[in-house]
Amino acid sequence: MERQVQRLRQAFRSGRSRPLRFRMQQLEALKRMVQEREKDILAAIAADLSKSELNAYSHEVITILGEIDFMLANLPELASAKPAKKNLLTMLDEAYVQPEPLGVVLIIGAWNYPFVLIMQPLVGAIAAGNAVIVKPSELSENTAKILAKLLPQYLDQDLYAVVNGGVAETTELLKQRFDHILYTGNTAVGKIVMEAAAKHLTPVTLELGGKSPCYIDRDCDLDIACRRITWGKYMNCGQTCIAPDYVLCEASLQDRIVQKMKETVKDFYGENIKDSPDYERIINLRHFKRLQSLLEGQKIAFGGETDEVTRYIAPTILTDVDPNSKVMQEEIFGPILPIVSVKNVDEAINFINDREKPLALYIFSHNNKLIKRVIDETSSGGVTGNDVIMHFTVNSLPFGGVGASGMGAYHGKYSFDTFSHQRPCLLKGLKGESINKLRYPPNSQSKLSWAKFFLLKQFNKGGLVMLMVACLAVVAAVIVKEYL
Ligand SMILES: NC(=O)C1=CN([C@@H]2O[C@H](COP(=O)(O)OP(=O)(O)OC[C@H]3O[C@@H](n4cnc5c(N)ncnc54)[C@H](O)[C@@H]3O)[C@@H](O)[C@H]2O)C=CC1
Ligand SMILES: CCCCCCCCCC(=O)O
Repeated sequence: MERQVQRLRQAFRSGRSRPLRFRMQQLEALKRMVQEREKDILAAIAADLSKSELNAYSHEVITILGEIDFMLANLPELASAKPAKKNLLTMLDEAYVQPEPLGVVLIIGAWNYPFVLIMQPLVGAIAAGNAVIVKPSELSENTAKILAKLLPQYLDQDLYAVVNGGVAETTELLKQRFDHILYTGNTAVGKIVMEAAAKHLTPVTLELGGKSPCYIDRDCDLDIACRRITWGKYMNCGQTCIAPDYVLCEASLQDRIVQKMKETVKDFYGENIKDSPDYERIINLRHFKRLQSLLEGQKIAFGGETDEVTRYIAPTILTDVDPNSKVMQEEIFGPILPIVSVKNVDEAINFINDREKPLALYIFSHNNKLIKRVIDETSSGGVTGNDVIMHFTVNSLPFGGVGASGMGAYHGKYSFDTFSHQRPCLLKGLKGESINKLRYPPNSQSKLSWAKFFLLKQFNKGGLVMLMVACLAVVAAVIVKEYL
């Protein structure tokens, strides 16, 4: 492992990954890979998650093609130096922020969207000019294998590498020194990653999980709300980091919600859900058993059927759920939707604030003021009002968690920034030494007063014009003194 990281570091230090043309070529190669090897990629995702190839395309491939196109279109602007505002002392100098690559970065992905969770950060890391090691999840082994096979065929092999393996390999990898680590997965492992990173003072982006609440207001179109929630909850069999984890609503809405979701499930997946190509399975037996145990002692208003052999769990709704029960203590990450009743929106806000900050928050209401109020009085990684999941798809929005649901963000411009150092540059000339005397010893009260004036004084427009005139006079005086 050590030698592999060394090899990448050497390639990075050669400067090859920095020119914009090179980065664009690599991104174009990545796009070609996705287009030319689409069938293999879809087959791998489909095999890992018992997913139809159509769904594999719309859940994962579309996002990546969109992300690559975004970077190709915007990279010159993103990578360009941005002029910075100057103060009076630096008025004649050049001040700008130059994004620069960090070095060798590590991307660790999770199994639930195994292609997107590796490829989307990879696009950002390449765009920012880094060398990259990706470590796909061992639980989605087919996607891990196809990534290990295809990426070296399309990308520069000295700069970009795939490491496959489980806990042992990842532990070994984490001993190495990286310049940034982006990890997606559960919170417990997030802490392990952060601890390992701390040994090298490596900054981390942690894309974690949590229980994302969904508040349904009384003043709402329940048909539409239930259709959208049903889609987002049961997509990928509930194994989506930003799936609505549970519903909060007034008790009187519960039965109607159950009824409407039941009808929607039938519309989406037919009479026999097991035969639907749009309904996935649980990733492995451990998760299947964990989910089964969450049903114990609960009032199952809909669904609840399970089949261990195929790891099938039906779309399930639990009603009158006790907030202290097990299903409300951990992220569900499966097709089980508890409904917890609250008296009103105030109680819903308190309920959310009493718990860890979630990765996503959903609010359904006709009343925009109420939606804004819930946003203002709570905290979460992201929010979608009157829908679920969709903020993930807007790459002009940063995607990430807050508090226990993670730190840092990516997607689009935010990926580029995550994998860049914003380097402040101030370029001065070697003239103007008389003004610089202000900061050289010996210090004096009058020098301090001038320094305060130059650095702290704020001007309104009229004052600014006066000041410009004064400064021009000073500059003229300096020129006269130094050159004439
Ligand atoms: N915020 C986000 O964007 C996303 C968050 N998630 C969250 O991820 C969780 C599900 O993923 P997991 O089951 O954690 O996926 P996982 O089991 O695939 O683990 C994630 C990665 O961590 C590595 N890993 C596992 N144990 C490790 C250890 N002891 N030391 C070092 N590395 C280790 C794995 O090899 C894998 O690459 C959920 O909580 C979900 O909400 C999932 C997808 C997106
Ligand atoms: C159009 C729907 C696209 C949905 C993609 C959702 C990915 C969620 C992120 C995650 O769990 O890793």
